[in-house]
Amino acid sequence: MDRAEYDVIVLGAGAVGENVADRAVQGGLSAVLVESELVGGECSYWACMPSKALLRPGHVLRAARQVQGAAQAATGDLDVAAVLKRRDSFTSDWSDDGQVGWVESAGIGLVRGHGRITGEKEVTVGETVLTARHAVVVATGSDALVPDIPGLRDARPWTSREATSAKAAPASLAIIGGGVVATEMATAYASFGTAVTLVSRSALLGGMEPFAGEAVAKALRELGATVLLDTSPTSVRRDGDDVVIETSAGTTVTAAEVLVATGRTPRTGDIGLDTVGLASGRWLEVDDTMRVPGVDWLYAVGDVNHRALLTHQGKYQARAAGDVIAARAQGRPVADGAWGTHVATADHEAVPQVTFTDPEVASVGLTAAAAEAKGYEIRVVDYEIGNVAGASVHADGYAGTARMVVDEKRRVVLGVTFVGQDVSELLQAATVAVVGEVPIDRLWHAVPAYPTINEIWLRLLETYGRP
Ligand SMILES: Cc1cc2nc3c(=O)[nH]c(=O)nc-3n(C[C@H](O)[C@H](O)[C@H](O)COP(=O)(O)OP(=O)(O)OC[C@H]3O[C@@H](n4cnc5c(N)ncnc54)[C@H](O)[C@@H]3O)c2cc1C
Ligand SMILES: NC(=O)c1ccc[n+]([C@@H]2O[C@H](COP(=O)([O-])OP(=O)(O)OC[C@H]3O[C@@H](n4cnc5c(N)ncnc54)[C@H](O)[C@@H]3O)[C@@H](O)[C@H]2O)c1
Repeated sequence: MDRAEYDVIVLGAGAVGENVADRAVQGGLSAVLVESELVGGECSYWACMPSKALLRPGHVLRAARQVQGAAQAATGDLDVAAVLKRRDSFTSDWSDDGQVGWVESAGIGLVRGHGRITGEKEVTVGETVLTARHAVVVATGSDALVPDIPGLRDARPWTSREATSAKAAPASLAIIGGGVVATEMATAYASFGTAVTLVSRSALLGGMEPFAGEAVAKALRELGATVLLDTSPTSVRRDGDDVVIETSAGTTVTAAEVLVATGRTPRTGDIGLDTVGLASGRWLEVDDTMRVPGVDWLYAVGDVNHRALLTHQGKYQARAAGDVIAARAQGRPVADGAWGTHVATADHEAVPQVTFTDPEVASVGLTAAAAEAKGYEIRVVDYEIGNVAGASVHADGYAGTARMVVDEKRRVVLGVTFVGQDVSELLQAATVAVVGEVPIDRLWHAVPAYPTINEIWLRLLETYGRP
């Protein structure tokens, strides 16, 4: 057995694990990453980056077609082979050499292999036993969840991994699920000319403002996809080259491939959690400094703690965790009050997210329903983005909706949702307003430039009323 000792051991070198290790090293500690697949994790190779690369060309082509003058020039279809080739450049052809180089340059150690906690502050990777002087951080992420639908597993379904790394677009694709992965991949593949059938047991994009899912369903149908709502698959089987799905509506969907996009499951099944008295296969509960209650040297960061399954939010948690581990190790003060350096307060009510469908859905904070459920006294302000001068110049017949949810007691913004073309770039202003708890009366002094789509802020304020 080889032995090595570090201040911090990070299990999982996804974007989140990399950031914990980096902050710990910048805080004066030594750190090692343990990685069983590719350094960079899901986001780099099978999630954020390849999926956005698959989506972008369709967005650009449709945007051109929505502007008279440019539309006349944008007459062809997507070159799918070129789209896939560009996608491959973002995944570095599934090589992690570049990220390994960064790990080395950041002064972080790397051990390849499957790591398991084997005792107090101890992780074993094959023949190597690593000991942590201060902390072990679990950043092992999540896997696609394949639900217990009869026949589904045997039908060799695609998960998000196959959908984002496909070498060709299938002639037809059935998609089970109505969340973010389902709607983004339906948009991408419908843009490629694949006959997409999306089977969702509820409305699309549950948990977001209802008008978001409605707009995305409408747009997917206009792209040529079949969208079956309130429909559950009851069985799935392979029949020759096809997959056949029977549904609760009594209908049958036949396609060349089936993509399962029904959420995630934590990668905690085989990481030795039982050795510290924790249940395997469950999401890891943490406090706001990302520490696991009851085990003062164990932290869980990113997807695996189930607070917000998003790369940017996991990296935010990682900055807090890496810094707090260093502070605790060195006996420095810990800022763990709300909005302190060492906590991820924004996870609770200020998470930004963009769904890169067409129209895009950009949201931060609480929806109207979530705010009401939490007992806030709210006022909801809606405005059609197409009525903003900047939007009408941006695209002919621009269609989109904005909603601002205001806490009437404090007169601050609790949540904002934008649905429309290119609204993702409007989101950071909304995030600043929510996180900063900027009073509505002060927002009147944040003047949006004319004629940009940002003038939606002025329209929302006018609809709310002058102070
Ligand atoms: C299709 C898709 C698109 C997405 N798009 C976006 C997006 O646009 N924006 C966004 O913010 N989020 C997006 N997400 C979510 C995002 O991918 C995740 O939130 C993010 O990857 C989580 O990072 P992580 O570091 O926690 O986990 P991961 O990226 O999963 O990294 C965990 C790492 O740990 C390793 N590992 C696991 N167990 C062990 C072990 N026992 N020993 C050693 N190593 C181990 C794994 O190999 C992996 O490299 C998307 C997700 C999907 C599925
Ligand atoms: N752009 C982005 O930021 C982005 C993109 C993709 C994924 N993600 C993240 O990845 C995570 C996973 O995405 P996802 O789309 O897989 O999950 P999700 O939670 O967004 O959606 C899951 C969908 O599957 C359905 N479902 C669940 N169990 C089912 C069952 N047994 N039968 C039929 N339908 C079922 C749900 O009703 C829902 O529509 C999300 O939390 C998301 O935040 C983010």
